Amino acid sequence: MKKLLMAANWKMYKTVEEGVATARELVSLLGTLPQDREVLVCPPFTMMHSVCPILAGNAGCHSGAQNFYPAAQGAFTGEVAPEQLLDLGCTYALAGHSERRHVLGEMDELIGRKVAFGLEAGLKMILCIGETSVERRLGQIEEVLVRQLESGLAGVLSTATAENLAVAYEPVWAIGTGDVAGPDEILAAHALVRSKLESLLPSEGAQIRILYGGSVKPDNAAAIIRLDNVDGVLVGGASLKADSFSQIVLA
Ligand SMILES: O=C(CO)COP(=O)(O)O
Repeated sequence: MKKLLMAANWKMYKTVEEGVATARELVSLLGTLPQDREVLVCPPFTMMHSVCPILAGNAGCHSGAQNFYPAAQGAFTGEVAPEQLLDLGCTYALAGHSERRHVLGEMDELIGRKVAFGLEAGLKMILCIGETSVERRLGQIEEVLVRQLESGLAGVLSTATAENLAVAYEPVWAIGTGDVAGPDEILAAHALVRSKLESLLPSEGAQIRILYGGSVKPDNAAAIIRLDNVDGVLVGGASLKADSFSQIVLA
């Protein structure tokens, strides 16, 4: 059975003390997870040493990195390697998040290298993709999503499985805006991603989880996860409070 992946991205928020308190409250609110879902929390690096063990202590809860550099080790000032993340008990990582693409200037080629290197190192990867509002207005949704999928997955076509890869569709215009994509918009984008995954990865594409992200809240999560080809959510703002994220997880 494909489990829903209910993921939190804490971005650049919280002190260690706040992160620990939120993680503790979250596992206590969640208790035993329903059989059909898994939880992932991606905290800032600064608190992973304290937060990862709290999540690992609850069955079905995992921790992930928001970013890493695709090299084993070396002179990469300010960067973090997959081995260093695995060492903390972190099992997942994001690549290609909209803020890394549009604020930090990451290009498709680097994102593809991260997906390939992360998988090779033993991390489970979540490739984030999504169009901007301008690209949507210009009718370029398909072109953008296909390009981001093809380049993001170029190095993993023989190694990616439904176990070690997920894709998050996060339309840039819906992130942090309260402007959640409508059901028809989500259905259309996820169907497109599914069909592209099936053609790129014929044996695994149907099973790879596709998450939706962008203004997911406790009051819209249930309707979103019921849509075809939606296998979970990636939540920013509403994941910062244990109470609201636990309502989303259990929606
Ligand atoms: O970027 C996101 C998750 O990665 C979504 O953020 P919001 O849920 O705050 O819109």
